[in-house]
Amino acid sequence: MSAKTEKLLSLLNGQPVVPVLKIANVADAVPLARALARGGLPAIEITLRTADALEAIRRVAGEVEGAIVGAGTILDARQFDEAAAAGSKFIVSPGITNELLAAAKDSPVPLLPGAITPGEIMAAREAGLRFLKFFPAEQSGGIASLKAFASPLADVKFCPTGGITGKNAADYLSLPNVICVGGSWVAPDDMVKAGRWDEIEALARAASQLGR
Ligand SMILES: O=C(O)C(=O)C[C@H](O)[C@H](O)COP(=O)(O)O
Repeated sequence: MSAKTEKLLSLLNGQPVVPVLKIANVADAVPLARALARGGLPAIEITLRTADALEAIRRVAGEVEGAIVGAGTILDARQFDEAAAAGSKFIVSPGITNELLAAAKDSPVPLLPGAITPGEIMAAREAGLRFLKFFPAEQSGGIASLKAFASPLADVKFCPTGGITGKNAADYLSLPNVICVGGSWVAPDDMVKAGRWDEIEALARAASQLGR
C-alpha cells in the first residue's frame, strides 16, 4: 500500500460512512460539519457542485476543530489544485483520468478516484492505488459486483458511493473489500436548509455505528 493510501486511511480512521455534502449556502458549512463531527463523522466530503464549495471547504478547514474535510466531484487537475489549496485533506473524484492521476502524483493530498469496471480498477492499480471509490455503486451492480471483484482484484479495497442509505450501508460494510461507504443520506437537503443540526447529528451518530 502506498504512503498516500495509508495517509488517506489514517485520515478516515475507521469511520464507516463519509458524508457526501452539497453546500448550497456557505453559512451552513460550519454548523453542518460540527453536527456531523459531534455525531461521530468528522471526515466529510464537500462536493464542488455548488458555487460556494471552495469557500465552504476553507471555512470548515479553518474553523471546525477535529473536522477532516475532503473535496468531492473533482473532475480535472485545475479543480484538484484549487480544492487542495482551499485546505482539503483528501480529494474524491467520480472517475479516473490521466490528468487527475498526474495532479495527484504531484501533490501530498491523497486522491480517492472512482472506478467501476475491472479495466478502470486495473488502471488505478497501475498508478499505485489500492483504495478506490466504487461509483455509482447501486447502479453498477452494487454488492454483487464488489463480491465478484474480491477474488481477481484481491488487493483493491473500495468506498462504494451512490445509492447507499442507512438501509443498505451495513450490507456493503460487511464485505471484506469495503472499507467505508459514501452517502448523502446523513445530511438531507431539507434538514440542512432548515438548520436542523440536532437531527443531522442523530443521523450521523447512527451511521457512525454501522458495521461495528
Ligand atoms: O459528486 C460526486 O463525486 C459523488 O460522489 C456523487 C455522490 O456519490 C452522490 O451525490 C452521493 O450519492 P447519494 O448518496 O446516492 O446521494
